[in-house]
This record gives sequence, C-alpha cells and structure tokens, in this order.
Amino acid sequence: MVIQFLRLLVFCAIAKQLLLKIVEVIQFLFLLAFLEISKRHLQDAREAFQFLLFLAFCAIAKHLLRLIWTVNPFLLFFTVYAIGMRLFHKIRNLPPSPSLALPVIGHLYLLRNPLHRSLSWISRQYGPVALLRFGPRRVLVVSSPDAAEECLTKNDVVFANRPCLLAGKHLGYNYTSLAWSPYGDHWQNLRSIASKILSADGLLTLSSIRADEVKSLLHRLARSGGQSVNMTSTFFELTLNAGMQMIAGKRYYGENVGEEAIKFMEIVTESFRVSGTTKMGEFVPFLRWMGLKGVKEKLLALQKKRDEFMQSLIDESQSGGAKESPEAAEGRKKKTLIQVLLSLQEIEPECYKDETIKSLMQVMLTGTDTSAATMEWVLSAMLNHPEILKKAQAEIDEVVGHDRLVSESDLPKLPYLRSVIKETMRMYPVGPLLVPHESVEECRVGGYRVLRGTILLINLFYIQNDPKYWDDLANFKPERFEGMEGVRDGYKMMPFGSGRRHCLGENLAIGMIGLTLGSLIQCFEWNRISNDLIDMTEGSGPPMRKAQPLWATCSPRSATSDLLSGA
Ligand code: HEM
Repeated sequence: MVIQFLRLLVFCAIAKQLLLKIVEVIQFLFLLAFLEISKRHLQDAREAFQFLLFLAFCAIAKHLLRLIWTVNPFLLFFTVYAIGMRLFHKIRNLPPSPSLALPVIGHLYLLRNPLHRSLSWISRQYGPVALLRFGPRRVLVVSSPDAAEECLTKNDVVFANRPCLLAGKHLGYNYTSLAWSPYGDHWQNLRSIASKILSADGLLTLSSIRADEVKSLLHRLARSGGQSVNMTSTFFELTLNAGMQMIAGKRYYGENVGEEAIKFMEIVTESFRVSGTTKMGEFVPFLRWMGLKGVKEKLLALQKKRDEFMQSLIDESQSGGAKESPEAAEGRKKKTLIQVLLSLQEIEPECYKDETIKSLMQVMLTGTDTSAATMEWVLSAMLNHPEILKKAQAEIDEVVGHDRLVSESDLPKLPYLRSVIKETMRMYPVGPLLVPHESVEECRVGGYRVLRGTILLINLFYIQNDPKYWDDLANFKPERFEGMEGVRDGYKMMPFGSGRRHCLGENLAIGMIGLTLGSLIQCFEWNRISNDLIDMTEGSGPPMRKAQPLWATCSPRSATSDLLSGA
C-alpha cells in the first residue's frame, strides 16, 4: 500500500508540474503568435480579441491549478490521476472501465451485496467486457455469451488458473485442493481421480445411498402432520447426509445423532460464518493488515478442525473400525469414497496422499451445498406457480405411476421436471459468477487487451437474465426448454460453467436434485404457509441462496400413501 501511495504522489507531482509547464508553453506560443500578427498590423480585431481571451484563460487556468494545489492538493491528485489513468487506459486498449478508480480501493466503492447485481449494473454502463480494480487486482467482468465463449474456448488455457484468495490458501490446503489448485500437473491428477469417482459408473455404484437418504426424508416429512417445515435446512441436511454417506458411510443429521455428528455440525456452521467474512476485504491491503488478520486466524482454526475431523475418518477407515449407521452397514455392498481412495493409496502412495484424500472429501461436501440451494430455489418457484407443480406431478404419475418411487434412472423420461430445474437454474443460478478464473498470460477478449494476472468473473446471472437472449424472461417458463434436450444453447446458459474448469459434479447434482424433487412431488401435496408469494430475493453468496429460508407445508397424497408406508 505504501508503495502504491508513494507512486501516486510522485505521479501527481510530476503531472502537476507537467500541466503547469504545458499551460506556460501554450501561453508563450500564443504570445509569440500574437506579437507576430500584431507586427503585421492586425487587420482582424476579432482574431486579436480571441488571442487575448485565450491568453487570459491560460493565465487563469495556471493560477487555478496553483490555487487548488495550495487549497487541496488531494483534489488535484485525484483529478490528474483520474485523467491520466483514463488516457493511459485508452492508449493501452484495455476494456472500458468506470472512470474513477480510487487509490488503494480501486472500484470496490462501487460494489454492494449481492455482488452479481452490482456487476450487472456495471455491465449495463460499460458493456459486456469491462475492467475493474478490486484494490490492486485487475478484474475482468464478462457478461455476454460471445465474450464468455471467447474466454472459455479460445482462451480456455489462459484462464484455466484460479486467483490466490484467502479461502484457497487456508481452506484449500495452500491452493492444492481441486477447486483452488493452479492449472498444471497436480490439478490434472486430482481432476482425473475425481472424474473417475464422479463418472456415470462411479455414481451408479453409490445411487442406492442417495435413494435411501431421500426415502428417509420422505418418512420424516410424512410424520410432519401438515405442520410447516423449514425446507432450507431440510435440503441442506439431506445433501450433507448423502455426501457423508458416500464419503464415509456416516449420517450426521436426523434422529439419534452422537458426539461426532455434533462436532461435524459445528464445523459446518463455522464454515458458513467464516466464509461470509473474507469477501471484498481481502483485496484491500490495509484491511489485510488490520481487520483481516482476525479472519485469517479464524480460517486457520477452522481448517485445523476440519483437517483433524477428516483425518479421524481416514484413520478409522484404515483401522477397519468405521462405525457405520445400521442402514448403511446393512445396505453397503459398495465401498465408501474413503475406502476406494485408501485402496488406491496402497497401490500408488505418491498419488493418493492423505492430504489429497482429505481435499477430495472437502470438494464433495462443498458441492452438496450448491445442490441444496438449487433444490430450495426449485421448490420455491414451483410453490409460486402451482400450475407448474401440478404439470410436473402429472408427468411423474404418468411415467412412474403410484406403485414405486421415482428413481434417478427415471429422470431422462421426465423432460418437464428437468425443464423446471433448468428454468430455475437460469433465473437463479447458485453460482452467479461461476468460480473466479485468472489469466496466466496476456490475451484478447472482445478486441481488448487483457493483461496477465487478471481475475475473470463471468456474470452468468446477467447473461441468463438478459432480454437480448431470452424472450419473456421475467416469467418462470419451463416450457422454453421443452424439446431442447441435449441442445447446447451456446454460452447463454451454463450454470455449471464450461471449459477445462467446468463443474465436475454436474451429473451427481442433477441426479440428486431431480431424484429429491421428483420424490417430493410424487408423494406429497405442497403448499405455501400463507397466501403471500414466496419471496424470491437472493441473499449474498456464494452459493446464491434465498435471502429468506423456505417454509412450506406438505401432506401425503392419497394415491401414493402406500408408497410412504412401505418406503
Ligand atoms: C447445483 C449444483 C452445482 C452447481 C450449480 C455447480 C456449479 C459449479 C460452477 C459454476 C463451478 C465453476 C466452474 C468454472 O470455474 O468455470 C463449479 C466447479 C466445481 N464443482 Fe460444482 N456445482 C454444483 C455441484 C457440485 C457437486 C455436487 C460437486 C461434487 C461432488 C461439484 C464439484 C465441483 C468441482 C470439483 C469444481 C471445481 C472444478 C475445477 O476447478 O477444476 N459441484 N461448480
């Protein structure tokens, strides 16, 4: 910060001297010209008057500059700095940018929560490729399908890196976890391990775990007796239970949970608390020295707890003493993720270190959160549009019937349900800015120069809600996706990202979301808790959740009541 400030002072002092000199030179030149013309016996009095006027203007400007300098040198600093930067910006062919980037904080003063809304406003003013400064960091904001395509195809390798942010350092094992790792051999190795686990075959192996978790949720809801249920926490607990069952064969939420579960819940709650505190502050150097010092310590403490917890699960599995829940133990013919990774560790210990296994466990858990948030948006949207809920229910009745529960393998035969999920992900993408990327070398986007080390934010929220690309966009209309199966709609819809760093959990997430919502609407009639529409305002993320938790009531459908008693 000190260097930046000194640089600014030197720049302003030089700029001030230069400006004064320029004014003096102009004055001098005009004086010469005036004398020359008067020598030739000025014929045009108007011309002479204009010369005099200009001389007077220059003299006033010079004195004004001196006055401002004496009265408020800072005002002069800023004016000269802003004009200088703007010129410099233009000459270098950098993308358009809001004029006033304040020293130290840059454009951070323009941003509010939720961030994607502020960035949308900036895109409306400065176009689909805009450059901002978050403190000392350059940030490229892209908000059109064409520009996004350019970043994720032609420049895919250039942008395949992730920026070094606090969360990646302290929670991502010093940038070695899959989501935070820089593009390179280590990332490729992790990605190929995770791709195998999350491949269609890998997911099929663990599908019974997910189905069991959903059945257990249906049981619990059937016992709610028409009382209102907090669906936000219900979805969150469901996805965490399913995630931990796949990872370690454990469930931590529900009835009869023990001490280990309480420890796990504390870690999850703490993760939320801490993740909300890093945000923009980390781009402002003086905050990093002052306020963020505490955040760093909190992150370190959290990571220590998380690491110890995950290690205890690995140790338990290694010693063969995993205490599984009775349902899991009974149904488990398959290995948990930890068991699979430990057996690979025996063959290739260098590739499958304990740290690698723990970071993969964390990635699986992070993904569960985004799935839960999406389920909440989908159910909220359907509760606000009962006719859509009925249509999805009718499709399930016709395709699956009332004699068995929906399964993940039914999803390809339920296009309307899938369209409802897609339309929700269009209007309310839980990753509205994807995950930040960073350029490893200079490149061009939209004809502008993008310098090395620029953070890339793709404003998916803006693209997916831009009237240029979507008809009737304010209306929740799943029908727009009907008949579009397997059609890639350019880069105007990509809730899971695209390119080298696209989401690895897409199939798992779509399977779990479809299975859960399909089962909920197959077995229950759903209602809002009042006549008021559900508030669809988004809170700050990531992931982008609803600002208000979702409460709803459900009562078992008579046609499927047998299914619930036998589920
Ligand atoms: C509705 C649910 C989900 C949504 C909307 C979602 C969305 C995303 C997005 C937008 C990205 C960033 C893409 C980019 O940087 O361009 C991402 C990355 C990632 N997601 Fe997901 N995700 C979901 C669920 C999951 C699940 C369930 C898992 C794992 C079990 C998962 C694993 C990952 C991983 C590992 C990455 C980082 C990939 C990399 O950096 O190489 N996601 N996800």
